[in-house]
Amino acid sequence: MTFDLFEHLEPPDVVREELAPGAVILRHFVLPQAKVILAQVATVVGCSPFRHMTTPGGYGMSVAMTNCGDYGWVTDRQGYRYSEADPLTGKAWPPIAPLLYQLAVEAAEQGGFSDFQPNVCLINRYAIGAKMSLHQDKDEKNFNYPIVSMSFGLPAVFQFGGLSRSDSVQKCSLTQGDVVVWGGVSRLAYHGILPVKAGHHPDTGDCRINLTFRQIG
Ligand SMILES: O=C(O)CCC(=O)C(=O)O
Ligand SMILES: [Fe+2]
Repeated sequence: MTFDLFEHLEPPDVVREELAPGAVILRHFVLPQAKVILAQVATVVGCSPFRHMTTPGGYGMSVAMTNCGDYGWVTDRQGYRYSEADPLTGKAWPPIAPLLYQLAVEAAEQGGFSDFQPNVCLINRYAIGAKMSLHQDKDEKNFNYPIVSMSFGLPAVFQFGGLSRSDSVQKCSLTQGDVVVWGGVSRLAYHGILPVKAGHHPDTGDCRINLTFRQIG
């Protein structure tokens, strides 16, 4: 049987794990499309390569990043922001492929958020040892829209906490095809990724790839 790439998996193939009000893990949601999505990431990277950005404080990030969409998330000594042009190429970011867009919209719907029209897809590449410290996604103008996050390649431990940095965190392993959706009262929840452990994945080699979709305004 051939799988229609534009169809999403339904339960029991997708397993829902409620993290908090407004926050859910949809296990395996994009597993059937993983290889195609990774090929689409490679196309984006051909136009807008992965790069290690610098935080406003002057630190190099361990995660390499690029974007597709109308805007891309960037950071440098001037601060965190969304930019219409890729500062590396001076050109617009590549577009979000229709398949990615539709899967992000459907994941948001499954998470309880309709009318999500993402215009940013931040692509994160974690080499072994790379991490993302606890943070809130708060550079968007409108917090009514959720964050939709897709994971591929090496597994990683996702930390999901509360609205204060000091709140306790849940730790969940994310593997290829898992999608996390958070919004509503959880939209500004602290979250992060622990250092990625050494390993090999047949589709990504020695790294983890994460895509986060946002609607910034
Ligand atoms: O890599 C992940 O799963 C999370 C990424 C993230 O939190 C972000 O890009 O803001
Ligand atoms: Fe984040």
